[in-house]
Amino acid sequence: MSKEFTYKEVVESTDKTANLIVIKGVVYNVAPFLNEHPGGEEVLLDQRGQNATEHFEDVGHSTEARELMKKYKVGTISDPENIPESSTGGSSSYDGKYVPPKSTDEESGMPSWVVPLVFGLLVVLVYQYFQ
Ligand code: HEM
Repeated sequence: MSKEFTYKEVVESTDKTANLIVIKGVVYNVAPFLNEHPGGEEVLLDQRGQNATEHFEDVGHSTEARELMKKYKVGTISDPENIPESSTGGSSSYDGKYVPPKSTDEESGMPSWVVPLVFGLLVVLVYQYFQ
């Protein structure tokens, strides 16, 4: 009973009996699994109608979990090019716990205390100049 969904269909799914999430281009209905999920129903509800690939991978789900999820597969995404990256990149739909990977490498050359230090020195110099 595999069906083709457009990503938009998943996002707009309002059926109360369905809780569709997308992981690696596959659509899962986790509604019957909410109470059984060892990670809690909250995270699954949070990901409702979204691409949960990165969050799913971040958790490092076991092979058992990956076997189990096949049971909840309801279809695939017919337009994978329309799938946004797993609620990263400043999406407001996530509650802010996630730190975008961008900030790790960037600006590593200049620690955050450099700017206030330079500013402080400048103030001291200007102060001395006027003495
Ligand atoms: C059909 C989809 C999913 C299935 C079948 C599934 C299944 C499982 C299973 C069996 C575990 C127990 C640990 C393990 O065996 O790895 C688990 C833990 C967990 N899952 Fe999922 N999961 C699914 C989707 C998700 C998604 C989308 C998220 C996050 C957005 C998530 C977050 C978690 C968390 C936070 C834990 C707890 C890890 C811990 O406490 O060590 N899961 N899941």
